[in-house]
Amino acid sequence: MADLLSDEEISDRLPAGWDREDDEIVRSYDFDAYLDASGFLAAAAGVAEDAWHHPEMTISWGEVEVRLTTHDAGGITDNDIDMAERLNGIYE
Ligand SMILES: C[C@H](O)[C@H](O)[C@H]1CNC2=NC(N)=NC(=O)C2=N1
Repeated sequence: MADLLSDEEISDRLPAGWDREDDEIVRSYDFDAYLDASGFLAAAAGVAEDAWHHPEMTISWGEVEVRLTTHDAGGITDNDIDMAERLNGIYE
């Protein structure tokens, strides 16, 4: 199981656009159309399933909010940072 990251490690390693909120990291991805947002959501779900690390995702008009934490560890781990970087990679 992945180890919890320290506060310093988290702040040093937060990927672009992501913020820390307690035991989660969070980012909102913006889109011009609802179906663009839903397409990102579907792609993100596939990335999550491949990695076996599943974010909480909320879709609304023109936006997908993604929240990541490692439930098994009770906080933020490398798995969350890695997933955030992967999601940034599919956001064009
Ligand atoms: C058994 C355990 O729930 C699984 O190994 C995976 C599934 N996806 C997961 N996703 C997230 N965000 N945290 C986890 O701890 C986690 N665990």
